[in-house]
Amino acid sequence: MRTSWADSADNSAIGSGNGNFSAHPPRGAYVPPHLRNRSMSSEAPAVSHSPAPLPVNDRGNPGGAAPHQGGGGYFKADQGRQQGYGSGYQTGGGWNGRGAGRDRGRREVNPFENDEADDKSVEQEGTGINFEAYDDIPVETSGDNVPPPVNTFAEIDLGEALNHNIQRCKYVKPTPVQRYAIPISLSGRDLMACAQTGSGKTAAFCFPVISGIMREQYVQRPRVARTAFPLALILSPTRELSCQIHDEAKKFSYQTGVKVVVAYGGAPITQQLRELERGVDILVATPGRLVDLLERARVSLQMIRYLALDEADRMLDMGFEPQIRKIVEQMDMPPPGMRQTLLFSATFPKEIQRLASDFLSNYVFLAVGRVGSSTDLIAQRVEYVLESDKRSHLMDLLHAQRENGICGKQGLTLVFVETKKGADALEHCLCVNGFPAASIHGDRTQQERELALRSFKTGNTPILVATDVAARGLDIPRVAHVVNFDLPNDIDDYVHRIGRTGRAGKMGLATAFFNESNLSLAKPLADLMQEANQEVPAWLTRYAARAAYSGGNRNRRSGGSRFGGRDFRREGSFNKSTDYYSGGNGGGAAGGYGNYGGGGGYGQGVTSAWD
Ligand SMILES: Nc1ncnc2c1ncn2[C@@H]1O[C@H](COP(=O)(O)OP(=O)(O)OP(=O)(O)O)[C@@H](O)[C@H]1O
Repeated sequence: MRTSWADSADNSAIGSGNGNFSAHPPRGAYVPPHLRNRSMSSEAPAVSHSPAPLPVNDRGNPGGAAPHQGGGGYFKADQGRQQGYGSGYQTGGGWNGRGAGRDRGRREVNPFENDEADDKSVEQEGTGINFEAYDDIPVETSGDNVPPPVNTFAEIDLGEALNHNIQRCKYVKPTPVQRYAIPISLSGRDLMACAQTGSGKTAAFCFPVISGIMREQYVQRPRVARTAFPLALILSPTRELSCQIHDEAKKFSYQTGVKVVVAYGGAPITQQLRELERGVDILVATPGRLVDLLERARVSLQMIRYLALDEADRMLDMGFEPQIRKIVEQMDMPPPGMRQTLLFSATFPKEIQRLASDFLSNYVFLAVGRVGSSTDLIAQRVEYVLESDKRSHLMDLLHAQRENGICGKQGLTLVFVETKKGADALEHCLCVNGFPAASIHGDRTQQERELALRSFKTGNTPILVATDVAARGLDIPRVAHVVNFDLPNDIDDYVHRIGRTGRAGKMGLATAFFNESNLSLAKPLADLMQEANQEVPAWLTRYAARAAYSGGNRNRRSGGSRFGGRDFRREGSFNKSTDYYSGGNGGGAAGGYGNYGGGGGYGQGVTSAWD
């Protein structure tokens, strides 16, 4: 039975290539059901590490493009580098003819259709990214032979179809993380990238993956009934974030022939299975649902060329690490060196970097700092509020906001609380007091979660009360105010929470309610605010001094830093003889960054229930 595009592809080359990664599984390794009772070596398809030439079939090349010629071929000739595949791209229908090869009869939905309507209906807040503010952004790269950054999308030959989609997204220039991360990824290197919230990391990992798959024409995939063989896997910690990445990736890959599918928990699996059967190149997933699909043998990872972990530090913390290890190390995914691995987050504690290095091979570490403090986009306020006064204080804020707006404009307000019960109670309290609010947390059904988010995004309920399930990654352009009703225990969680505002060049406001129960956060919070040139109240400085004196600060970011993380390899313990700091590759790396304090243990928030 022909069940998918992947299955329908000619598999004559299976096993005939260099298939050198897949000899036998290590002793005790998990063998997915569809591979049991088979000889691994005879079943393994030809997989070569990108950017080595990949198998092409004999159907010719409808786009007339020169096949990809190996490493270094991604830049245009005027970059003094080998001409890549540029002239061969065609828009519409896919340069590599992939679109015609599967999913026959299904018209590709135009993901930009709604954007045009939104442009007209939603008030445009600001002019988008203020790229001038990025000129003095601190950037550090470390690793061997780091490819240089680019200044424009035109310098990188991503392919015409993808370039067209970049224009449709109205991205005129790459953001700093994109300037560095895209050339590094296109050169085939593994990457650990740390860049501030809202700075365009999604595109930074999606563009090279999509472009790479466009280049890899006609990759032969095994023919195993009802098993999908994606070429790329993007994992994220929450269902909502996976959906958002899927939506973005669909836009970027429109009319490229690259097929993106999402799989996440809490939603009926049958629909997701049907999508997978229709063919998948890029699978965006939450870990729990992916493990389910792998155990049912409905997905195999043996063809994976690209693995991207968004919010990678969260994915490797104690809540998720076992699942991630199972997916990456104990199933049938090619090992590091045989796949390309891209890890992205706004924060990268050293102990997580150490864990993450198991998944990487000769990687580049990229740290893009916050923009110069005078142009920081998020105004941070901290107020001393007793537990018993929090509700009335919040309502006072909301009243004032209703009268005067936030920075003169009406926008959405996201309120973070610690517990699910607390979220329900606060939502109820706000609603009965005349403030239309919704809430989102892990005890809500997926349908309720999606409804709440939609109602918030459209402004029907301009207040969303949330637990940390909404802290990472969500890109909601009109969030003008983030209130930390309950502060988190971990300063990195604070960084991600406030990052829901002030995105992509827009201004935002973050207000935190602080009291005695937040003592451990006093010093890192005061440090963080100071670095961002925010006004630190004298009482907070006193609490910070007290916390430091009593040794109560177990937060990782105990030292100041304009980065959310710095390469742990630069701390003498890792390969002392190598100078990993390349510094001068045009990034304008500024001096004087404070030490990234190793600090105490990593926060133990168990979050695996998120997906
Ligand atoms: N080059 C660009 N030009 C203009 N806008 C961009 C560009 N790149 C990304 N954006 C927009 O910036 C916003 C933030 O991007 P994205 O969600 O990828 O940020 P992020 O770095 O992943 O944030 P977080 O750390 O919170 O997950 C999105 O609305 C995206 O469309």
